[in-house]
Amino acid sequence: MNILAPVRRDRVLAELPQCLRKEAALHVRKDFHPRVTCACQEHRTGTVGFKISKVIVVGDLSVGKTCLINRFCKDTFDKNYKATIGVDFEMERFEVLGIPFSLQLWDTAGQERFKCIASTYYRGAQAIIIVFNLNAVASLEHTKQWLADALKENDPSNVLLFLTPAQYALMEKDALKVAQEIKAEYWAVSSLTGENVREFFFRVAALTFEANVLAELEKSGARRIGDVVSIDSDDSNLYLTASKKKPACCR
Ligand SMILES: Nc1nc2c(ncn2[C@@H]2O[C@H](COP(=O)(O)OP(=O)(O)OP(=O)(O)O)[C@@H](O)[C@H]2O)c(=O)[nH]1
Repeated sequence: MNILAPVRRDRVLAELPQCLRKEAALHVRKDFHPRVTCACQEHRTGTVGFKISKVIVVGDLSVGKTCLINRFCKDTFDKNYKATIGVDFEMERFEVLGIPFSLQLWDTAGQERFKCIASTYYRGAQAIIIVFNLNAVASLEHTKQWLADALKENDPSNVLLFLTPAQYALMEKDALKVAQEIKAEYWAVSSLTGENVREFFFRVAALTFEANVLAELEKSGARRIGDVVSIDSDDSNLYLTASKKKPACCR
């Protein structure tokens, strides 16, 4: 029995969504990694289609975390502030290169008194979205602390980072600098108008999917006895690959 809702037609990704700013991007490749494309074509993505990947959204109070998630998942915007108490989450189902892929988007509380509840949900994140408000200088300064707290519960080499001002204003230069320092991909979005919100979450889904498929290939490759395992460097990412005979598209 399939208990998951079917993938909505507007959640289908046939191509890799591009980054917003090349100077602060996780990678700038035009297409998915060739091994990922090849694995999807051959339906060699293992458990990726059945897994649910966790994405946590952190940042100061009232910077717009809930609004960002609600704009993408429900296409709504509420101008009245209601503090998140502890955590909340939304499920989003995608289809990436023909493979189903699910993201669980965790909205966490920014208020100090709820932070200890929220932080117990940080573990197991595959992507971290740090939201700040371009109108509030302190919220940008606090991004590094939010990152440090989130990384205490996660393996830093295994998470994708995104830095997102939820409201347009000044200070973009400073924000880009911080994104580069913490190696996060920068996305300016507006939950009020919806600008870049869909593009942003598609990019999060695509890069998380790509990382999952590569990890799955690495696992199955490493399991095969006799395979020669080598390290490939591709842009800023390292991929562990088994160098056994592969179809041309996988090389
Ligand atoms: N103009 C504008 N206002 C926004 C935007 N995003 C959020 N807001 C406003 O900012 C306030 C806080 O938004 P929330 O999404 O509730 O903030 P939060 O980060 O989830 O807050 P906590 O739950 O306390 O951590 C609300 O009054 C929103 O209407 C935006 O893109 N533009």
